[in-house]
Amino acid sequence: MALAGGVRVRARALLRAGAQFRGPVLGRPEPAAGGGDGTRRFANLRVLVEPDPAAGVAVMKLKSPPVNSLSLEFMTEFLISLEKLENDKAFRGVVITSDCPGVFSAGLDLTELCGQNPAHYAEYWKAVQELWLRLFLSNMVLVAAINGVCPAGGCLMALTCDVRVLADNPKFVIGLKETQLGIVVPFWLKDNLVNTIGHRASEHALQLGLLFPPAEALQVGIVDQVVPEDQLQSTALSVMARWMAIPDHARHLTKAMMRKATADSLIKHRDADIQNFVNFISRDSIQKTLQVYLQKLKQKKG
Ligand SMILES: CCCCC/C=C\C/C=C\CCC/C=C/C(=O)SCCNC(=O)CCNC(=O)[C@H](O)C(C)(C)COP(=O)(O)OP(=O)(O)OC[C@H]1O[C@@H](n2cnc3c(N)ncnc32)[C@H](O)[C@@H]1OP(=O)(O)O
Repeated sequence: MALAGGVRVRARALLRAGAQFRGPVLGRPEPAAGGGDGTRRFANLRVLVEPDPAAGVAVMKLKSPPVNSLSLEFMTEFLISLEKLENDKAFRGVVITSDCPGVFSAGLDLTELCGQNPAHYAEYWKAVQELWLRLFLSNMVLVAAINGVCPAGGCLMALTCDVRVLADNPKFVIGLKETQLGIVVPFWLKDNLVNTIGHRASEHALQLGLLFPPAEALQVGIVDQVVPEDQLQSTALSVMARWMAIPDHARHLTKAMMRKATADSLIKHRDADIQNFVNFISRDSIQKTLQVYLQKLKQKKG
């Protein structure tokens, strides 16, 4: 699946601004530091990719501090890196994890949703849709190694993966807390959750805006495994090895068959979903709520 129009334009703009990228220009992997070991580590500003071509696996580390919020730049860079791996036959699986201590992702970047114009909100929401579609429909095996708090849009990313492994730390909660913020999750994210934990559990989780700590997350099935923090990466890689043992063609056709209807319902109603979001986020009352919420987040430290 290729990048959608708006995101592709932004991706091109990012690539044109090649000076922004630390390390190699994307598409031209460089040898890892120390070199000569056959690995092709590459990075853009906000995503670090550690490839292991011999295993057919890459680890993507989200590194957009402080909290890996889903800014337009972050989502664009993430999708460029993902596409690069998808286009390289050496890679069949990706582990997604965070490089920001204690936070997998704080979800939507609220500064993108505050005080901007409708065209910006439309571009932003299109990028969120694109992120979800690209991950949800990826041919590769995706394993989320969740090493931090994972609310809302962070949970959106994790839910697209084939497997979720969560580090056992009571602070590392995961879930869709949107109703607690006075917002409703989009239907396609609701469908993704229902496919994962079932209808009844989703009703509770979504209406109450539940954030599950590890034991409860495992019990409800929003994650597949909970492991000690120091075993997260090794567990994710061994889960990956099991999935990689299945012939790719059969596995990804099966994945597509399982996920097609859910993805299609967004693809068919994409523009209406964007319009809905723009109307919602542009309301004065929502803008005020957002400002107050952002202010509270900032004051937390003081
Ligand atoms: C309130 C209205 C919401 C409006 C959304 C509207 C429509 C959306 C409709 C449907 C979408 C559904 C799908 C997804 C929804 C979302 O993702 S909404 C975002 C939900 N996320 C959150 O509420 C998380 C908020 N953040 C936190 O709770 C904490 O930051 C933390 C992730 C637990 C980490 O805590 P800690 O390590 O203590 O870090 P700080 O709180 O000190 O934060 C550090 C700085 O980062 C800024 N920040 C935090 N989260 C965000 C964010 N999501 N977007 C932008 N910026 C964020 C925070 O303000 C700090 O900034 P300063 O260093 O003070 O400048």
